[in-house]
Amino acid sequence: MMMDDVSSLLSWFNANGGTLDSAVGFQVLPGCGRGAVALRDIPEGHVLFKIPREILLSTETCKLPQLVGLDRWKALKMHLGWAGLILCMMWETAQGPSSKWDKYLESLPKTFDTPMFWSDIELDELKGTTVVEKLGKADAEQDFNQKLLPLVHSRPDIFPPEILPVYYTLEIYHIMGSRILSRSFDVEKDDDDQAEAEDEREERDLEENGAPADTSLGSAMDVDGAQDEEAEPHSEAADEHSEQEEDEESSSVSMVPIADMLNARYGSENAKLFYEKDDLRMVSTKPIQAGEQIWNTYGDMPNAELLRRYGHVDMLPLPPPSGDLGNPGDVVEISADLALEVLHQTDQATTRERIDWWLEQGGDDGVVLESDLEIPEALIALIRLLRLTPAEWEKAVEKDKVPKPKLDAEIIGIYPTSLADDLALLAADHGLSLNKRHALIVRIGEKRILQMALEKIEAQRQRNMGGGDKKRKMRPDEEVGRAAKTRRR
Ligand SMILES: C[S@@+](CC[C@H](N)C(=O)[O-])C[C@H]1O[C@@H](n2cnc3c(N)ncnc32)[C@H](O)[C@@H]1O
Repeated sequence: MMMDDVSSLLSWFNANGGTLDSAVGFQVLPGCGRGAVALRDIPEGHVLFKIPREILLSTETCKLPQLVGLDRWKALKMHLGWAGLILCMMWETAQGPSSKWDKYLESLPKTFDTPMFWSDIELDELKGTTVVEKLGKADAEQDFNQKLLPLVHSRPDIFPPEILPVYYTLEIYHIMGSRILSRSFDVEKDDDDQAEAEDEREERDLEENGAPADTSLGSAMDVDGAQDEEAEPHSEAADEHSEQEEDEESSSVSMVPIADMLNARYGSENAKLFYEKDDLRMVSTKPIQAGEQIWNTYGDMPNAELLRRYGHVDMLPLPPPSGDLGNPGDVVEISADLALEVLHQTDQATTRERIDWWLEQGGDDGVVLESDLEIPEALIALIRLLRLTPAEWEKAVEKDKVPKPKLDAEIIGIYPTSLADDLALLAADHGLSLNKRHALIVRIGEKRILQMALEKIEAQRQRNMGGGDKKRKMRPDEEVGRAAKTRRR
């Protein structure tokens, strides 16, 4: 069934001017769904396939916005965020075989393993991570009700009322949103100014890197923008409110047939999408041996982000000394609010004042711990700020000076289970459901980083103590740090 989809998709692709190199094949790959493989050895810099710009599906190529009228489209803010593209995809689907993208849309997944579709009980398994708060389900629902439905109901000539329950439901809105989240690209517009800017940039890139610029900057298949992406994650509706609105207008979130058939794994990228004036090209960025999978990159994201956007997690051998399996790109996000909770701040007004001051000074409302275990300066500064006595606080504001860093054991308590419990559960694997297993792997990755960070700090503290005043009495907060290793929740 799945591969039937691919053969009719490929016939459609060829019929619409796409070209696929004979070295590239598509297969169902264990645990990855469909993916591309090298049928023979492929050298670096080889064009694997070319996609004409006309078959990209976006609000630029779909006729719907013009049909509705661009003024009305914009008045309803359909040009911002993903609501416009979602409606285009719904409308094209409703056109059936008369849509240019009929075969493409038919080939796209209708079910997802992403937490957007999990039950509340399953979502509980992600407690402690930031996955659930980033889902944006309520925002998406609001867009559906406030942007899409008013438009659809006001134009029965374009959206016949009798087919609304078939093609224009909230459930389908979420499915289209998930297709965009896991498969779209940000493709720059092909107008003259843009083309000029592209030419200039291409020249620069050629000079600097010996290669043209890649186009996979954004939505699902992100490369260079990975860091920015993390800071401003895409969700079905979050884009609506993001500061990227202007960027989203100058580039166009597009569904790119065939390019979206490539899977990705941490550090495995061997192909990338590049743009030319008339087409997009998937090009090998490394030699690929016959039989090897052709991997794009999604930006080497942490498992929490992979799960939220794509519904899978990466499990690779971690660098020494760990040696366990996990995702080397994992991070732990610690919000300022969480710091408040775990630091047992009782005087909320004082705390709020300090956080506001922190934000005024240009501080972020959260920090990210990475697997290199470097404790971020921002975390150190923030925690110290929150722990100051009123007198120290006054002094700090006056002198702009903060005390020593301390990441204490309480933070790991945000997860309902211990790392040891989770590792045992995963090892036993007594019929774990896919979602539960994925949640477990996300939690383990984050807790492993926290645990190792705590151990590192503890070791540092021991060293500091060993150096001088060995008999110095520990402060209460240091006692908590010591308890970290045995703490179980
Ligand atoms: C851009 S599509 C790639 C093509 C997709 N496998 C298909 O069958 O159409 C992204 C989706 O592929 C799957 N995927 C990609 N990389 C994966 C990996 N390393 N492990 C498991 N699934 C993966 C996930 O379901 C993800 O949402």
